Amino acid sequence: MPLFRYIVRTDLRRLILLLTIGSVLVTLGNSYLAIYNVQRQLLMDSTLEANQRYAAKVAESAQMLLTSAQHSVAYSAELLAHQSPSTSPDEEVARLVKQSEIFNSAIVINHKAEVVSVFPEGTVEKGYVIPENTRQSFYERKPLITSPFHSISGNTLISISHPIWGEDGQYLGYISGTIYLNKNGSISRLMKEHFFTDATYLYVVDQYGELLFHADPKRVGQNVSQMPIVQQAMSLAEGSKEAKNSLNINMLAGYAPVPAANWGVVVQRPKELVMGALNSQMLNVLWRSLPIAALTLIIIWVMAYLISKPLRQLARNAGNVNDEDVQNHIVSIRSWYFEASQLKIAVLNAIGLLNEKIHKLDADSNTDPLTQLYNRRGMQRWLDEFEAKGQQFSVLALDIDHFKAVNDRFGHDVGDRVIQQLAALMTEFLREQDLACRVGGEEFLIFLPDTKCDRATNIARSLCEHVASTNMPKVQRITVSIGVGCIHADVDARAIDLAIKQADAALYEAKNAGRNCVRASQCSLDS
Ligand SMILES: Nc1nc2c(ncn2[C@@H]2O[C@H](COP(=O)(O)OP(=O)(O)OP(=O)(O)O)[C@@H](O)[C@H]2O)c(=O)[nH]1
Repeated sequence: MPLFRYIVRTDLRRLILLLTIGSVLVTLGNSYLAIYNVQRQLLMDSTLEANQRYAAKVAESAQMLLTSAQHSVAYSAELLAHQSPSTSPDEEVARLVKQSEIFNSAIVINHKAEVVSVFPEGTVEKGYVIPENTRQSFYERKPLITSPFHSISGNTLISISHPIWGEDGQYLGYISGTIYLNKNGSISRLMKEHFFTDATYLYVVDQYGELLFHADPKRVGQNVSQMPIVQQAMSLAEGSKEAKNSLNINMLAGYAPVPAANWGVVVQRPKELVMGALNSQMLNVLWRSLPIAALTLIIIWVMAYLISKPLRQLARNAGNVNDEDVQNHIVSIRSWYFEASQLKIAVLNAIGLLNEKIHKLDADSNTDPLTQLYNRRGMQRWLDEFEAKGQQFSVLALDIDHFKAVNDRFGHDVGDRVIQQLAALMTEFLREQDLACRVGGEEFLIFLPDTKCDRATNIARSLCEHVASTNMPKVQRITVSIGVGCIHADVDARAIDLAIKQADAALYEAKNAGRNCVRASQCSLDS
């Protein structure tokens, strides 16, 4: 849950980062997967094809070797059949072995299955009757490449034989050349030429699935016909296939036939090795793409920062509308794209309107609606400021004489207009720094900053005369009485209160003195 909340409550920059980095990673991952799959298929196909080609090449070489061996044996059989005086069986078997370098030994068997000649000598005695299990060539009486068998001398070998027919068509026996499979025979030599440096290896099976050649010589002669890939090779077809070997390891195998002997050549490579190469390739791709990926992520981070910055600043400032500098802060925000710029304008407008409203409300709450002079609340703010600044001042308490009579005679509306007119007159008459406040129905307090008592009394007299000489709507003339109070020492709340009370007291005196006159306070804080 905390992680979920963190994601949901995250800011714009994190959201942009999450979104873009997520997209980049998904795209990258997908690309890697696609590349991996394509490469894997390519690598497998090319390995299968390469192994098939190798198998075909080796099979072709074996085919050539066996064909050549069959020709050699057929030629010798021809010579022996014609009983050429210059050709004895002993010489012929020796020639067959020495000349072609294909055979390890050669032997001539007569029609009684007795050894007539053998080379190298001593392998078997002349006159020796070959055992039943090695009489395939003897009985079949046709050119033959035998299956592997064990000779009496303990070798695993194949025999390539050709029958010898007399001129009258009589069967005289056969001549055969043998090739050892488990020793340094011509087949082994041929196969070893195709050894691989890696774990790829080849083997040759005959039509019964018996191993004729294998990288591990001990396995020669083993029957592996149950293996699926061997069964393919035994079918004398050419192709490739993914299959398990005898150790249950997955192999990519290619196979091809040797038609002359019904053999199959199989070349195979462990799949794991191929995939290992692919994995290191993919790792390489990953390493090489890392700098660009890192650069992309940094660019995304910077862009996310730049995109979210103006909005973040706007949001932060929008939460601080009470801050005096908030508008300046918002103006300084670099809104470099359309949406941010529109939002900035909207926020500025909204804050402007809000301030306007607040100012209006503030002014309304401090102003008397009839006269637009300060009311008691507005006056108090100024007095607090005077106190804070230690501002010296004199104060005039002003009251309209016999105002009740005005109301009674002309009505309340006219009374209101008289009050308004008097306020306008006072504002016009007073200096800019002076402060006029309406503190009661027809009572006013006027504050004269930096004005001594004498000067204030003179100003009050002038004002009194000015009012008395001014025409008022309907009423024509009114008079006012004014009391003057002053501050004589330090300005504090008590001194201010006392000055106002002095002015009130002086006003009372003025009223008692017959009105339309000014009285200054006789007492002071010092006295
Ligand atoms: N038209 C109008 N009359 C007001 C207003 N506020 C107070 N008054 C009236 O002002 C009159 C004040 O009368 P008083 O305070 O008795 O004294 P006065 O008649 O002015 O006589 P002195 O002050 O003694 O000269 C009352 O009749 C109030 O009704 C106002 O806002 N408008």
